[in-house]
Amino acid sequence: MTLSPKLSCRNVWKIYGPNAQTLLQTYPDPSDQDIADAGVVGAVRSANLDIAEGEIFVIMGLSGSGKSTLVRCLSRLIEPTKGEVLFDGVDLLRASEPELIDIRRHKMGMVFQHFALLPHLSVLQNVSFPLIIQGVSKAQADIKAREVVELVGLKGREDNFPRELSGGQQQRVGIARSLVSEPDLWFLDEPFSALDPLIRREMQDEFLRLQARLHKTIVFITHDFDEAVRLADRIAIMKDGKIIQVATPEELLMNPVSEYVAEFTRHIPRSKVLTVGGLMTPGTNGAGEPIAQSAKISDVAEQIIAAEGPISVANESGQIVGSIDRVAVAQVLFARQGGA
Ligand SMILES: Nc1ncnc2c1ncn2[C@@H]1O[C@H](COP(=O)(O)OP(=O)(O)OP(=O)(O)O)[C@@H](O)[C@H]1O
Repeated sequence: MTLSPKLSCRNVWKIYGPNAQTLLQTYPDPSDQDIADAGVVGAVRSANLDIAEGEIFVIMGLSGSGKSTLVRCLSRLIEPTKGEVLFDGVDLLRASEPELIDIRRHKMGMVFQHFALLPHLSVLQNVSFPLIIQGVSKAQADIKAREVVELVGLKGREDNFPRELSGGQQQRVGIARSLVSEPDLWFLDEPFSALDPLIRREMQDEFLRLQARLHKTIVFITHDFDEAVRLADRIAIMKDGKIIQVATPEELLMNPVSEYVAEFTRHIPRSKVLTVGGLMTPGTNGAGEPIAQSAKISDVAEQIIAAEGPISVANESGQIVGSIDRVAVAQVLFARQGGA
Protein backbone atom coordinates (compact mmCIF):
# COMPACT_ATOMS: atom_id res chain seq x y z
CA MET A 1 0.00 0.00 0.00
CA THR A 2 1.27 3.44 -0.87
CA LEU A 3 0.90 6.12 1.78
CA SER A 4 -1.44 8.33 -0.23
CA PRO A 5 -4.20 6.31 -1.86
CA LYS A 6 -5.22 6.84 -5.47
CA LEU A 7 -8.89 6.90 -4.60
CA SER A 8 -10.54 7.34 -1.21
CA CYS A 9 -14.00 7.85 0.07
CA ARG A 10 -15.04 9.06 3.47
CA ASN A 11 -18.43 8.55 5.04
CA VAL A 12 -20.19 8.28 1.66
CA TRP A 13 -23.96 7.84 1.80
CA LYS A 14 -26.48 7.40 -0.97
CA ILE A 15 -30.04 7.43 0.19
CA TYR A 16 -32.84 7.18 -2.34
CA GLY A 17 -36.19 8.69 -1.57
CA PRO A 18 -37.73 11.97 -0.53
CA ASN A 19 -36.10 13.83 2.36
CA ALA A 20 -32.87 11.81 2.14
CA GLN A 21 -30.89 14.91 3.00
CA THR A 22 -33.10 15.78 5.94
CA LEU A 23 -32.78 12.26 7.30
CA LEU A 24 -28.99 12.52 7.32
CA GLN A 25 -29.16 15.95 8.93
CA THR A 26 -31.43 14.65 11.68
CA TYR A 27 -29.55 11.37 12.16
CA PRO A 28 -25.88 11.55 11.10
CA ASP A 29 -25.69 7.77 11.29
CA PRO A 30 -29.25 6.47 10.83
CA SER A 31 -30.01 2.91 11.93
CA ASP A 32 -31.87 0.31 9.85
CA GLN A 33 -34.97 1.31 11.79
CA ASP A 34 -34.51 5.06 11.11
CA ILE A 35 -34.15 4.30 7.41
CA ALA A 36 -37.17 2.01 7.35
CA ASP A 37 -39.26 4.56 9.32
CA ALA A 38 -38.32 7.29 6.84
CA GLY A 39 -39.44 5.08 3.95
CA VAL A 40 -36.17 5.57 2.03
CA VAL A 41 -33.54 3.16 0.60
CA GLY A 42 -30.09 3.17 2.15
CA ALA A 43 -28.23 2.09 -1.00
CA VAL A 44 -24.78 3.06 0.34
CA ARG A 45 -24.25 3.64 4.03
CA SER A 46 -21.18 5.31 5.45
CA ALA A 47 -18.65 3.88 3.00
CA ASN A 48 -14.97 4.43 3.79
CA LEU A 49 -12.33 3.12 1.42
CA ASP A 50 -8.70 3.74 0.51
CA ILE A 51 -7.69 2.23 -2.81
CA ALA A 52 -3.97 2.10 -3.50
CA GLU A 53 -2.31 2.92 -6.80
CA GLY A 54 -1.89 -0.21 -8.94
CA GLU A 55 -4.22 -2.32 -6.85
CA ILE A 56 -7.09 -4.53 -8.05
CA PHE A 57 -9.79 -3.68 -5.56
CA VAL A 58 -12.88 -5.86 -5.84
CA ILE A 59 -16.26 -4.86 -4.47
CA MET A 60 -18.28 -7.97 -3.86
CA GLY A 61 -21.80 -8.48 -2.57
CA LEU A 62 -25.14 -10.00 -3.42
CA SER A 63 -27.59 -8.35 -5.77
CA GLY A 64 -28.93 -5.15 -4.23
CA SER A 65 -26.11 -4.79 -1.68
CA GLY A 66 -25.10 -1.42 -3.15
CA LYS A 67 -22.02 -2.24 -5.26
CA SER A 68 -23.03 -0.34 -8.41
CA THR A 69 -24.33 2.63 -6.46
CA LEU A 70 -21.08 2.88 -4.51
CA VAL A 71 -18.94 2.70 -7.64
CA ARG A 72 -21.09 5.27 -9.40
CA CYS A 73 -20.66 7.52 -6.38
CA LEU A 74 -16.88 7.05 -6.65
CA SER A 75 -16.91 8.30 -10.25
CA ARG A 76 -19.69 10.74 -9.39
CA LEU A 77 -21.97 9.35 -12.05
CA ILE A 78 -24.36 9.39 -9.11
CA GLU A 79 -24.36 12.27 -6.66
CA PRO A 80 -23.78 10.93 -3.13
CA THR A 81 -26.23 12.23 -0.53
CA LYS A 82 -23.25 12.93 1.74
CA GLY A 83 -19.53 12.26 1.99
CA GLU A 84 -16.19 12.92 0.38
CA VAL A 85 -14.51 11.26 -2.62
CA LEU A 86 -10.83 12.00 -3.20
CA PHE A 87 -9.15 11.08 -6.48
CA ASP A 88 -5.44 11.90 -6.54
CA GLY A 89 -6.17 14.19 -3.62
CA VAL A 90 -8.86 16.15 -5.55
CA ASP A 91 -12.31 16.26 -3.95
CA LEU A 92 -14.54 15.01 -6.76
CA LEU A 93 -17.69 16.21 -5.09
CA ARG A 94 -16.44 19.78 -5.34
CA ALA A 95 -15.30 19.51 -8.95
CA SER A 96 -17.29 21.51 -11.51
CA GLU A 97 -19.12 19.68 -14.32
CA PRO A 98 -16.45 20.57 -16.96
CA GLU A 99 -13.69 19.42 -14.58
CA LEU A 100 -15.54 16.18 -14.00
CA ILE A 101 -16.00 15.56 -17.71
CA ASP A 102 -12.30 16.14 -18.20
CA ILE A 103 -11.35 13.75 -15.37
CA ARG A 104 -13.70 11.05 -16.67
CA ARG A 105 -12.45 11.41 -20.25
CA HIS A 106 -8.76 11.44 -19.49
CA LYS A 107 -8.27 9.65 -16.19
CA MET A 108 -11.11 7.19 -15.74
CA GLY A 109 -12.06 4.17 -17.80
CA MET A 110 -15.33 2.32 -17.35
CA VAL A 111 -16.52 -1.07 -18.51
CA PHE A 112 -20.02 -2.29 -17.80
CA GLN A 113 -21.69 -5.65 -18.28
CA HIS A 114 -24.01 -4.24 -20.91
CA PHE A 115 -21.73 -1.77 -22.58
CA ALA A 116 -22.99 -0.39 -25.85
CA LEU A 117 -20.71 -0.98 -28.80
CA LEU A 118 -21.80 1.09 -31.73
CA PRO A 119 -23.23 -1.50 -34.14
CA HIS A 120 -22.60 0.39 -37.36
CA LEU A 121 -18.93 1.04 -36.50
CA SER A 122 -16.10 -1.45 -37.00
CA VAL A 123 -13.96 -2.74 -34.13
CA LEU A 124 -11.30 -0.15 -34.90
CA GLN A 125 -13.82 2.67 -35.13
CA ASN A 126 -15.47 1.63 -31.86
CA VAL A 127 -12.13 1.55 -30.08
CA SER A 128 -10.88 4.85 -31.49
CA PHE A 129 -14.20 6.59 -30.76
CA PRO A 130 -13.23 8.04 -27.31
CA LEU A 131 -10.10 9.58 -28.85
CA ILE A 132 -12.02 11.13 -31.73
CA ILE A 133 -14.36 12.69 -29.15
CA GLN A 134 -11.32 14.09 -27.35
CA GLY A 135 -10.32 15.77 -30.61
CA VAL A 136 -7.39 13.50 -31.46
CA SER A 137 -6.77 13.29 -35.23
CA LYS A 138 -8.15 10.23 -37.01
CA ALA A 139 -4.66 9.08 -38.02
CA GLN A 140 -3.36 9.30 -34.43
CA ALA A 141 -6.51 7.70 -33.02
CA ASP A 142 -6.20 4.79 -35.46
CA ILE A 143 -2.60 4.12 -34.47
CA LYS A 144 -3.46 4.08 -30.77
CA ALA A 145 -6.62 2.01 -31.34
CA ARG A 146 -4.67 -0.61 -33.32
CA GLU A 147 -2.23 -0.98 -30.43
CA VAL A 148 -5.01 -1.52 -27.90
CA VAL A 149 -6.91 -3.91 -30.18
CA GLU A 150 -3.76 -5.99 -30.36
CA LEU A 151 -3.31 -5.77 -26.60
CA VAL A 152 -6.72 -7.37 -25.99
CA GLY A 153 -6.01 -10.14 -28.51
CA LEU A 154 -8.15 -8.96 -31.41
CA LYS A 155 -5.47 -8.25 -33.99
CA GLY A 156 -6.86 -9.09 -37.42
CA ARG A 157 -10.45 -8.26 -36.44
CA GLU A 158 -10.12 -4.48 -36.74
CA ASP A 159 -12.55 -4.23 -39.64
CA ASN A 160 -15.21 -6.55 -38.29
CA PHE A 161 -18.49 -5.22 -37.00
CA PRO A 162 -19.70 -6.07 -33.46
CA ARG A 163 -22.37 -8.48 -34.79
CA GLU A 164 -19.60 -10.56 -36.38
CA LEU A 165 -17.93 -11.17 -33.00
CA SER A 166 -18.65 -13.58 -30.15
CA GLY A 167 -19.77 -12.29 -26.73
CA GLY A 168 -16.24 -12.61 -25.34
CA GLN A 169 -14.74 -10.81 -28.33
CA GLN A 170 -17.29 -8.02 -28.02
CA GLN A 171 -16.36 -7.65 -24.37
CA ARG A 172 -12.71 -7.35 -25.42
CA VAL A 173 -13.70 -4.49 -27.73
CA GLY A 174 -15.42 -2.83 -24.77
CA ILE A 175 -12.26 -3.28 -22.72
CA ALA A 176 -10.08 -1.94 -25.52
CA ARG A 177 -12.34 1.07 -25.91
CA SER A 178 -12.11 1.87 -22.21
CA LEU A 179 -8.32 1.52 -22.27
CA VAL A 180 -7.62 3.59 -25.35
CA SER A 181 -7.56 6.89 -23.49
CA GLU A 182 -5.05 5.40 -21.02
CA PRO A 183 -7.06 5.91 -17.84
CA ASP A 184 -5.27 5.83 -14.47
CA LEU A 185 -8.33 4.54 -12.75
CA TRP A 186 -10.37 1.76 -14.26
CA PHE A 187 -13.89 0.88 -13.11
CA LEU A 188 -15.28 -2.48 -14.20
CA ASP A 189 -18.86 -3.30 -13.20
CA GLU A 190 -19.52 -7.04 -13.63
CA PRO A 191 -17.74 -7.00 -17.01
CA PHE A 192 -17.74 -10.77 -17.46
CA SER A 193 -21.11 -11.70 -15.97
CA ALA A 194 -22.86 -12.24 -19.28
CA LEU A 195 -20.19 -14.66 -20.52
CA ASP A 196 -20.34 -18.43 -20.19
CA PRO A 197 -18.06 -19.94 -17.51
CA LEU A 198 -15.20 -21.06 -19.79
CA ILE A 199 -14.96 -17.78 -21.65
CA ARG A 200 -15.34 -15.97 -18.38
CA ARG A 201 -12.27 -17.71 -16.95
CA GLU A 202 -10.32 -16.93 -20.11
CA MET A 203 -11.28 -13.28 -19.81
CA GLN A 204 -10.21 -13.25 -16.15
CA ASP A 205 -6.79 -14.64 -17.14
CA GLU A 206 -6.56 -12.11 -19.93
CA PHE A 207 -7.50 -9.34 -17.54
CA LEU A 208 -4.76 -10.37 -15.09
CA ARG A 209 -2.23 -10.47 -17.95
CA LEU A 210 -3.28 -6.99 -19.04
CA GLN A 211 -3.01 -5.65 -15.51
CA ALA A 212 0.47 -7.16 -15.10
CA ARG A 213 1.50 -4.97 -18.05
CA LEU A 214 -0.54 -1.86 -17.40
CA HIS A 215 -0.57 -1.48 -13.58
CA LYS A 216 -3.84 0.43 -13.49
CA THR A 217 -5.69 1.20 -10.31
CA ILE A 218 -8.78 -0.96 -10.66
CA VAL A 219 -12.16 -1.07 -8.97
CA PHE A 220 -13.90 -4.24 -10.06
CA ILE A 221 -17.46 -5.19 -9.10
CA THR A 222 -18.64 -8.76 -8.97
CA HIS A 223 -21.23 -10.81 -7.12
CA ASP A 224 -19.16 -13.93 -7.74
CA PHE A 225 -16.80 -14.71 -4.87
CA ASP A 226 -14.68 -17.10 -7.00
CA GLU A 227 -14.04 -14.27 -9.43
CA ALA A 228 -13.24 -11.91 -6.54
CA VAL A 229 -10.70 -14.32 -5.07
CA ARG A 230 -9.03 -14.93 -8.44
CA LEU A 231 -8.61 -11.28 -9.30
CA ALA A 232 -8.38 -9.24 -6.15
CA ASP A 233 -5.53 -7.79 -4.23
CA ARG A 234 -8.19 -6.80 -1.72
CA ILE A 235 -11.93 -7.39 -1.49
CA ALA A 236 -14.61 -5.21 0.10
CA ILE A 237 -17.72 -7.15 1.04
CA MET A 238 -20.97 -5.23 1.01
CA LYS A 239 -24.27 -6.08 2.65
CA ASP A 240 -27.36 -3.86 2.81
CA GLY A 241 -25.40 -0.82 1.62
CA LYS A 242 -22.62 -1.23 4.18
CA ILE A 243 -19.05 -2.34 3.69
CA ILE A 244 -18.72 -5.08 6.26
CA GLN A 245 -15.12 -6.18 5.66
CA VAL A 246 -12.14 -5.10 3.56
CA ALA A 247 -9.35 -7.65 3.39
CA THR A 248 -7.09 -9.71 1.17
CA PRO A 249 -8.65 -12.95 -0.09
CA GLU A 250 -6.44 -14.80 2.37
CA GLU A 251 -7.49 -12.68 5.35
CA LEU A 252 -11.14 -13.16 4.40
CA LEU A 253 -10.68 -16.90 4.50
CA MET A 254 -8.68 -16.91 7.70
CA ASN A 255 -10.50 -14.22 9.65
CA PRO A 256 -14.00 -13.51 8.34
CA VAL A 257 -15.64 -10.85 10.51
CA SER A 258 -18.97 -12.64 10.56
CA GLU A 259 -20.80 -15.82 9.68
CA TYR A 260 -22.16 -13.95 6.65
CA VAL A 261 -18.64 -13.43 5.25
CA ALA A 262 -17.55 -16.97 6.18
CA GLU A 263 -20.47 -18.32 4.17
CA PHE A 264 -19.05 -16.81 0.96
CA THR A 265 -15.68 -18.42 1.52
CA ARG A 266 -16.92 -21.89 2.43
CA HIS A 267 -16.64 -23.53 -0.98
CA ILE A 268 -13.27 -21.99 -1.90
CA PRO A 269 -10.39 -24.51 -1.76
CA ARG A 270 -8.20 -23.10 0.99
CA SER A 271 -4.93 -24.35 -0.43
CA LYS A 272 -5.42 -22.21 -3.57
CA VAL A 273 -5.76 -18.99 -1.60
CA LEU A 274 -3.75 -19.42 1.58
CA THR A 275 -0.07 -18.59 1.34
CA VAL A 276 2.96 -19.99 3.06
CA GLY A 277 3.37 -16.66 4.87
CA GLY A 278 -0.12 -16.93 6.36
CA LEU A 279 0.59 -20.36 7.87
CA MET A 280 4.27 -20.25 8.76
CA THR A 281 5.70 -20.06 12.26
CA PRO A 282 7.97 -17.02 12.58
CA GLY A 283 11.60 -17.67 13.45
CA THR A 284 14.50 -19.59 12.02
CA ASN A 285 13.45 -23.10 12.92
CA GLY A 286 13.39 -24.40 9.37
CA ALA A 287 15.98 -26.00 7.15
CA GLY A 288 16.58 -26.69 3.47
CA GLU A 289 16.12 -24.58 0.35
CA PRO A 290 13.71 -21.86 1.49
CA ILE A 291 10.30 -21.50 -0.08
CA ALA A 292 8.70 -18.14 -0.85
CA GLN A 293 6.46 -16.55 1.72
CA SER A 294 4.06 -15.55 -1.06
CA ALA A 295 3.71 -19.08 -2.55
CA LYS A 296 0.24 -20.59 -2.51
CA ILE A 297 -0.03 -23.73 -0.40
CA SER A 298 -1.39 -25.74 -3.35
CA ASP A 299 1.81 -25.00 -5.31
CA VAL A 300 4.26 -26.11 -2.61
CA ALA A 301 2.28 -28.69 -0.63
CA GLU A 302 4.07 -31.69 -2.12
CA GLN A 303 7.47 -30.26 -1.34
CA ILE A 304 6.55 -29.48 2.26
CA ILE A 305 4.90 -32.84 2.86
CA ALA A 306 7.91 -34.67 1.42
CA ALA A 307 10.29 -32.91 3.84
CA GLU A 308 11.22 -34.52 7.15
CA GLY A 309 11.03 -31.39 9.29
CA PRO A 310 10.05 -27.73 8.95
CA ILE A 311 11.21 -25.97 5.79
CA SER A 312 12.57 -22.41 5.88
CA VAL A 313 10.43 -19.62 4.48
CA ALA A 314 11.97 -16.55 2.86
CA ASN A 315 10.49 -13.12 2.13
CA GLU A 316 10.83 -11.23 -1.17
CA SER A 317 14.36 -10.17 -0.37
CA GLY A 318 15.46 -13.72 0.38
CA GLN A 319 15.60 -13.21 4.13
CA ILE A 320 14.48 -16.18 6.29
CA VAL A 321 11.34 -15.12 8.12
CA GLY A 322 9.87 -18.39 9.36
CA SER A 323 9.27 -22.05 8.79
CA ILE A 324 6.42 -24.30 7.76
CA ASP A 325 5.88 -28.02 8.31
CA ARG A 326 3.68 -30.77 6.94
CA VAL A 327 1.21 -30.57 9.84
CA ALA A 328 0.24 -27.00 8.93
CA VAL A 329 -0.18 -28.00 5.29
CA ALA A 330 -2.15 -31.14 6.07
CA GLN A 331 -4.54 -29.09 8.16
CA VAL A 332 -5.29 -26.92 5.14
CA LEU A 333 -5.48 -29.77 2.64
CA PHE A 334 -7.65 -32.03 4.74
CA ALA A 335 -9.67 -29.44 6.70
CA ARG A 336 -13.38 -29.77 6.28
CA GLN A 337 -14.67 -26.94 4.11
CA GLY A 338 -15.26 -24.10 6.52
CA GLY A 339 -12.19 -24.71 8.68
CA ALA A 340 -9.05 -22.71 8.10
N1 LIG B 1 -32.56 5.02 -8.70
C1 LIG B 1 -32.88 4.30 -7.63
N2 LIG B 1 -33.95 4.61 -6.87
C2 LIG B 1 -34.28 3.91 -5.75
N3 LIG B 1 -33.58 2.85 -5.28
C3 LIG B 1 -32.49 2.49 -5.99
C4 LIG B 1 -32.09 3.18 -7.20
N4 LIG B 1 -30.96 2.58 -7.67
C5 LIG B 1 -30.67 1.57 -6.83
N5 LIG B 1 -31.59 1.51 -5.82
C6 LIG B 1 -31.61 0.55 -4.69
O1 LIG B 1 -30.37 0.65 -4.03
C7 LIG B 1 -29.95 -0.63 -3.57
C8 LIG B 1 -28.56 -0.95 -4.13
O2 LIG B 1 -28.62 -1.12 -5.54
P1 LIG B 1 -27.35 -1.42 -6.44
O3 LIG B 1 -27.78 -1.45 -7.87
O4 LIG B 1 -26.26 -0.49 -6.06
O5 LIG B 1 -26.96 -2.87 -5.94
P2 LIG B 1 -25.93 -3.91 -6.57
O6 LIG B 1 -25.24 -4.53 -5.42
O7 LIG B 1 -25.10 -3.25 -7.59
O8 LIG B 1 -26.91 -4.95 -7.24
P3 LIG B 1 -26.76 -5.83 -8.60
O9 LIG B 1 -25.66 -6.81 -8.32
O10 LIG B 1 -28.10 -6.47 -8.72
O11 LIG B 1 -26.44 -4.86 -9.69
C9 LIG B 1 -31.02 -1.61 -4.01
O12 LIG B 1 -31.90 -1.82 -2.96
C10 LIG B 1 -31.69 -0.88 -5.16
O13 LIG B 1 -33.04 -1.27 -5.27
